[in-house]
Amino acid sequence: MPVLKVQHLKKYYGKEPNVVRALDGVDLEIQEGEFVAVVGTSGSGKSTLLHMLGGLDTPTSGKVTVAGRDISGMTDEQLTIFRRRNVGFVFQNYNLVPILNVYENIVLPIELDGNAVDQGFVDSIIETLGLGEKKSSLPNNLSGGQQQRVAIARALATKPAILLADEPTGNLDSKTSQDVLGVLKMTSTKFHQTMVMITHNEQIAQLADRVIQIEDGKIATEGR
Ligand SMILES: Nc1ncnc2c1ncn2[C@@H]1O[C@H](COP(=O)(O)OP(=O)(O)OP(=O)(O)O)[C@@H](O)[C@H]1O
Repeated sequence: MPVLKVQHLKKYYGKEPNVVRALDGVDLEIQEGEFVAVVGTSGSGKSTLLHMLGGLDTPTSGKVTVAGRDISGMTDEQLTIFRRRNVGFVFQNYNLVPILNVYENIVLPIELDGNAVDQGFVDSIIETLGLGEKKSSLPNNLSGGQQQRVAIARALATKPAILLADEPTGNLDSKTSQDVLGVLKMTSTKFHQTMVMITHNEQIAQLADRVIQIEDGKIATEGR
């Protein structure tokens, strides 16, 4: 069963005659555990698609179903709760809380939702991501690659239905980028975590189970 299903998805901005068709009829299914890369030129609609998949914005028309739930018609309040429980986000700029240490950052979303921390699982993520020695460090004392590992750990810790990453290596040098991409791929396999990632990095094509190319708000090609 697909964990994510997109049907006839459209997102238009503005009004005629200046309407921007950011997404113009996207159909897509992603299976549980799949690692999907989204590529395309600037302005093609990649971020808009990711925002729709994660309930950060609502479509003009069409349907997005995540883990069996149609999120297209949800209110902002419903979407906030939905996101917290079902979606992990990794962005280019890490978004860590500077006054919390690594461990506190990782478990923050679990605690915000009032849930008990699955200690064994969180420890396994921390070890897998090579953060064992850094648990008590503050984000400012970590390298960019380490900070992004913390952001990935935080996104994995809630066991989200989908993990969405928007240019996760955009701020990193090429060696660190490769390292972080390797970590994403490895955790996707180890934790059977469904991931959708926007990237300009061509090496990702070799790592991903599937590469989706967006052009002018439509899927242009799809390849495995
Ligand atoms: N809030 C908005 N209001 C108006 N137009 C928008 C808005 N957000 C995006 N757009 C437009 O929608 C189109 C798709 O934008 P989107 O950010 O999804 O592209 P992208 O492929 O992610 O680009 P990039 O690689 O540069 O980040 C662009 O023409 C953009 O200008």
